[in-house]
Amino acid sequence: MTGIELAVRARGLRRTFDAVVAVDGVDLDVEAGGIFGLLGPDGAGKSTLIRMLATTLAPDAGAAEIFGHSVIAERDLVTPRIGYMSQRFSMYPDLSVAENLEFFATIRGVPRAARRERAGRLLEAMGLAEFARRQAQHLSGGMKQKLMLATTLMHEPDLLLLDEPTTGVDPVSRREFWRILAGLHREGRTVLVATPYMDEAERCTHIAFLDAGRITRSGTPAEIKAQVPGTLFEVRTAESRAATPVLASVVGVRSAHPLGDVVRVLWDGDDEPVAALGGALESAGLPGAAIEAIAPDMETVFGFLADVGHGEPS
Ligand SMILES: Nc1ncnc2c1ncn2[C@@H]1O[C@H](COP(=O)(O)OP(=O)(O)OP(=O)(O)O)[C@@H](O)[C@H]1O
Repeated sequence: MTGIELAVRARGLRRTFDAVVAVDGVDLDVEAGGIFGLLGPDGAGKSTLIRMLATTLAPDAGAAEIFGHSVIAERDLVTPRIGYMSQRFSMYPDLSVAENLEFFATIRGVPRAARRERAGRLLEAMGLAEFARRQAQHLSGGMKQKLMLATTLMHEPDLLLLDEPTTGVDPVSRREFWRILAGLHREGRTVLVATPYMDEAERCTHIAFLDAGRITRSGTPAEIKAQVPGTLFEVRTAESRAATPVLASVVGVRSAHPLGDVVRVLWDGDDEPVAALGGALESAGLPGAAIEAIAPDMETVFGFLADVGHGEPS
């Protein structure tokens, strides 16, 4: 990895809570300047991992460095370079948007002269300028998340550690939030973002999938998609439930899942797939299906990868 600056380097990171192993020996390299997505279901260990990187939770074992500095031994060198946004709404509800920014900038040691200029610029960039005087408690869910992001940016950190910033936020605000993250990426900041939403993986330069405290897959979205063995087909039929077991039993089909009025099929057989799938459905009394190869989205990819088992973590 010579020549590539690492924003995060973790080795064997582990944390338990009584009998629960929340993070179970995680190795992680996050290149500086990327948007790294940490994907995984509820309880996978995303928050625990991020909290250890953010220096707010001590690991039981292993080591982590942020821009080459240990999160344990060199905490004072790490904290000025990171902006951590937790899952909880951690603003003062009865302070205004501008007052919250001022407050958090002060505790992060931002010089007075810089505070007003930065706050103005960030509020503008977040589309919050006209709400500067509104009490934080009266913001919408999406606006609260943007305010939290703005406060984490007041001390101009190089690495953002964002714990599910879009969970529970409406789709329009989610898109808006990702537009802002793309802007931060263009500015050269590194973003490590935890999310349960597979579609958000497409917007990342790199992703890692966390399951029961372990990273089971990692790479660029294209690399992860390339791990799916075979080609995906969408079979549109009037009776997708009845068609699913028929399709699953065709030689060459690795798995088949109904999704509304279609069945998604993973094919890696030797025969001509459209003829084989269509023929099987006709023989089962389900003629007239429309069958086409599809470009897989991340949600589908992870579904199929779960079926075919875990690969070697890279
Ligand atoms: N402070 C704690 N005390 C006890 N158990 C905890 C604590 N924090 C996390 N855990 C447990 O560790 C496991 C991982 O939790 P974690 O919050 O890191 O997962 P997550 O992927 O962030 O999921 P979520 O989105 O639900 O927060 C879970 O089983 C959780 O119950």
